[in-house]
Amino acid sequence: MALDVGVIGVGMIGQEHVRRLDGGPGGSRVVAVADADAGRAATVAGRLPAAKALPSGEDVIASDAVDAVVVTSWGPTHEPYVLACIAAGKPVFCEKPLATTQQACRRIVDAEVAAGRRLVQVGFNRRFDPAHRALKQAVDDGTIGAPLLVHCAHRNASVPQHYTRDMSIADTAIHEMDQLRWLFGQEITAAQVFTPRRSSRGGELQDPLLVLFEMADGVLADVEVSVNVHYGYEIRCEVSGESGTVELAEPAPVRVRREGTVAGLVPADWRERFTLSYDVELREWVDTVVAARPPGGPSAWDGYAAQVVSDAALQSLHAGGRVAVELPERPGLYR
Ligand SMILES: NC(=O)c1ccc[n+]([C@@H]2O[C@H](COP(=O)([O-])OP(=O)(O)OC[C@H]3O[C@@H](n4cnc5c(N)ncnc54)[C@H](O)[C@@H]3O)[C@@H](O)[C@H]2O)c1
Ligand SMILES: O[C@H]1[C@H](O)[C@@H](O)[C@H](O)[C@@H](O)[C@H]1O
Repeated sequence: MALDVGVIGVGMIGQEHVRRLDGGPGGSRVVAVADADAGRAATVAGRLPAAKALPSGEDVIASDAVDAVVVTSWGPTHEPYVLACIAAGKPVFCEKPLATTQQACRRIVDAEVAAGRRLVQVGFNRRFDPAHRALKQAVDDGTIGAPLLVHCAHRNASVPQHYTRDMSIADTAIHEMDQLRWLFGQEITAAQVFTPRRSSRGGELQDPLLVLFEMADGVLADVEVSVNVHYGYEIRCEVSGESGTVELAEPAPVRVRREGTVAGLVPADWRERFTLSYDVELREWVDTVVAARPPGGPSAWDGYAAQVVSDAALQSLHAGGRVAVELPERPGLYR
């Protein structure tokens, strides 16, 4: 059975996902798109054999032609679209962040719990990246003994004009918040943001910044967030354990030794670094929707839990100090 998908927000990642979903291996096609920029929606629809550009995201969700929805508009616009999908009983894949405050994420969780079934998957794509999966496997199978410390770096070559100071936490470091919860199967219990000397390339941004996370079992994780490094896109993670360490390897497929130098390519951006993860993420999502199973990827609860941590880190960025994180009890739907 083909899955007919509607896509709301067809900017950078929206167009990436459209390319994968239209005629994808799982038997999906894109039948409707919408964007606040109507011209962009028309251009994207015009390139697809079965898609129409509709006036609004609400029209996409309400369309009888649409079986499932992908939300790839800006973070602050996610909540109403995801709530409307739940109300319409349509599966929805929502890019991270699920919403930009914990209250908004909680409203989504509550709506899904009231609906009594899982309809939402959140785009925390690292869970589908082969290197991150291998890292988790090594932690889970005890290769390095009990984990003690984690060192991460999240570096963007540059960020768009609309990127704000808070987005270093709420749009960028939120990946690590989900990654740490997933990697260790436990919650983050506190966050503290440190603000080093600012890069002259970062304008008004606090760039770089360092976040220290405390995990429930005492593991400490430090995360560097730099969003104007210019040399490329780089994601690092090393877990240090009682009997060894495990880290993500260099993503370059080859290394060249020549004239006294060693060189390998650094990915330009997230599209290049995480292309395989998006392939797997969307293929598995389509498969579960077609099979009418609950989504197997990050849930609305995961989106909410990461957002609670993000809010704590933002509080630390604004006011300084260590901020404790407390999650309410996880509803039965997500256990
Ligand atoms: N998982 C990842 O690795 C990853 C990578 C990139 C972006 N993202 C996330 O995807 C989302 C989009 O990011 P992007 O980089 O593609 O941004 P973008 O600015 O390139 O695209 C966003 C699009 O949404 C449209 N839009 C804005 N408000 C809208 C609304 N109310 N209704 C319909 N369309 C609207 C904009 O016109 C634009 O075309 C963000 O939440 C971002 O955090 C995730
Ligand atoms: O939306 C993007 C995306 O999530 C990337 O994976 C991340 O590296 C960027 O910092 C963020 O702005």
